[in-house]
Amino acid sequence: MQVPFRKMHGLGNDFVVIDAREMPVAMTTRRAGALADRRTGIGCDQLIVLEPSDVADVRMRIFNNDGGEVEACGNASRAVGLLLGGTQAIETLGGLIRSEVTGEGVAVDMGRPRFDWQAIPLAYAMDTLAMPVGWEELDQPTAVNVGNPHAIFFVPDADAVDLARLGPVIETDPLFPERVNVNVASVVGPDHLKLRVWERGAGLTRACGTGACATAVGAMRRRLTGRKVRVDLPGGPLTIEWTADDTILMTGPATTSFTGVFEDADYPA
Ligand SMILES: N[C@H](CCC[C@H](N)C(=O)O)C(=O)O
Repeated sequence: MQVPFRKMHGLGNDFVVIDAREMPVAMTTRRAGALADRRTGIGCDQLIVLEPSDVADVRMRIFNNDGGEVEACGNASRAVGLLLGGTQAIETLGGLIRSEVTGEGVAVDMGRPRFDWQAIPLAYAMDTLAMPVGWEELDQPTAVNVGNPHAIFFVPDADAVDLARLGPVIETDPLFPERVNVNVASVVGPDHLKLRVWERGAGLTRACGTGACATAVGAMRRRLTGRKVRVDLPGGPLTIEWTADDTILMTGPATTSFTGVFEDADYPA
């Protein structure tokens, strides 16, 4: 069976989007990993499958490059919001989010952040505002769950961190039973952050929407910034606001690169 897909990205964090609302497409770790492979598949950081939802306009399933299904993907939420247009309620494993196409791109209400150690999750009880742990020069992270788990390290110069080496070590540390997305951020000003991300299941990406949300909230909790910030990622900027009713509003671009089809028989489920 031929399966249509749309190749999209949010600031260079790229996706293969399959709209399976009319035509079910079985998705497994094996098939997702094969489709995401940048040499033998279509290639992407995350594979997105849209399905009917009983509780929202659409259900968005998110599979990392390694094939693992996860709870949230901020950049892909904007891509799906652009694809479907207008305002959408989107069901994810991490909860219900809402997108709206605006003049500035796509705004997504990513829901409420969680800070308790069991919500991150961590393997044992710990203060998540400044965790008493470290990996070489990266220490005292803050941890935030924005549907998915994030550890955030504030450093003098995010570009100076060897994230390709330290990222996978921290991602897979037993302190994080679900693994973790690793964020290194620098404070440029009271409304401006610089961020690089080693993503769980995907590695270094050009942008991470949930990472920008988690890092912004972490900075606000530590009183490093105000409640609305610009976050500069390698692929470009996002605007993040932690609103008065405790939800996180992310605004930024989403782009279609091309459309295509693949033969499902070429990618066994
Ligand atoms: N790697 C993330 C999922 C994708 C997040 C990122 N692409 C975003 O835009 O939020 C995780 O395993 O939780």
